Amino acid sequence: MTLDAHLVVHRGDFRLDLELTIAAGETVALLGPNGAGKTTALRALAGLIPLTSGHVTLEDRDLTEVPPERRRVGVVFQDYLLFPHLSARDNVAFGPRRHGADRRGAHEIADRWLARVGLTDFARRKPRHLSGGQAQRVALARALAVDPVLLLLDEPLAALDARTRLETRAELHRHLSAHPGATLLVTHDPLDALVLADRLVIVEDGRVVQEGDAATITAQPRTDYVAQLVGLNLYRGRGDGHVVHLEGGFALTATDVVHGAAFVAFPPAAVALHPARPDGSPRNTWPAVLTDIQRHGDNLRVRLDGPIVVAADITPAAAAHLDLAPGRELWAAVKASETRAYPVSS
Ligand SMILES: Nc1ncnc2c1ncn2[C@@H]1O[C@H](COP(=O)(O)OP(=O)(O)OP(=O)(O)O)[C@@H](O)[C@H]1O
Repeated sequence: MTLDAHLVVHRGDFRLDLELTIAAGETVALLGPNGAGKTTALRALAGLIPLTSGHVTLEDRDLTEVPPERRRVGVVFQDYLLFPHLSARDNVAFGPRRHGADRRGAHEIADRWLARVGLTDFARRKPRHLSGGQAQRVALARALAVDPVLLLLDEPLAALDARTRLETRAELHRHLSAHPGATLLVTHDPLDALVLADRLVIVEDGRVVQEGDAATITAQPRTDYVAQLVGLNLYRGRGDGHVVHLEGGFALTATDVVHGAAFVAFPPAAVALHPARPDGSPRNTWPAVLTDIQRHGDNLRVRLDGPIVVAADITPAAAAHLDLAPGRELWAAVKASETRAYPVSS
């Protein structure tokens, strides 16, 4: 493994305890809600905050006591942190200079990287004369110019407007695919993670709650945060064949068979709403009260209270037919064939 780390950091009441490995050429996305500890983990890997305990090993070398400037780590910070008084070229040349290149050599490296990110014509500009997308590319070039064994990206697209973000994401994907070292991408945005990363590590409250490839995580979320991220309703209970019994006595039927501690999940689009109890009821039918309506793409997403709290997606036409308003009493139904059940222990 290129990176093998166990990061234990205590900051006030917050405790980070995270084991992380990344192979050469692999991009791992660290995903999690606000305050989960993503930036703390990234800064600990960069050597910018000390470990309370644990280790950081990069290519079999223990870096725990190595200062940031002597680690072969490139960092792109959320707000890029370019030196305002230096040109784009000198910003990129800064790293190679610090790693021992002479002025000319460092400028050659900088020019090569600026060409790779398509900014040759902007080499002399100061950061304040660059657009957000251009500044992002200079920051990436600066991080890559030291041939980092580990590249760290902290929300690298967060500061960009939607359109620039789309273009820059595609471009970043190209650079990450070509990067021979390990990459850690810290992000809130599931799309960034899905497009850019080979593997996702999801942290909540300083701990890993789930990790794996996007397909597995999307199919089988294990926490409410992950379920929301991938847009599924998720419940926990005990499986007894096709039926999963939830706390509080409600039960959901799935086509999967599961025994013992289990999750049940279904997408909001699988929920059908009826003004009265449907005839010939499918197995999973329950009375519900509407609590909230939001626009969701071309449809409406409604929230319902009842024996389980669910999100349901319905078309505007169906909404008009149902005369939806908060407080409205309805019946909800989900087919067993659209309900997935899987064991809690993977
Ligand atoms: N300098 C600090 N001193 C004490 N606690 C801190 C400090 N900086 C951050 N924390 C705490 O550490 C925890 C993790 O913060 P961190 O910034 O790593 O989370 P994050 O996952 O990156 O969040 P976000 O997505 O909001 O950036 C938070 O509870 C935060 O309050």
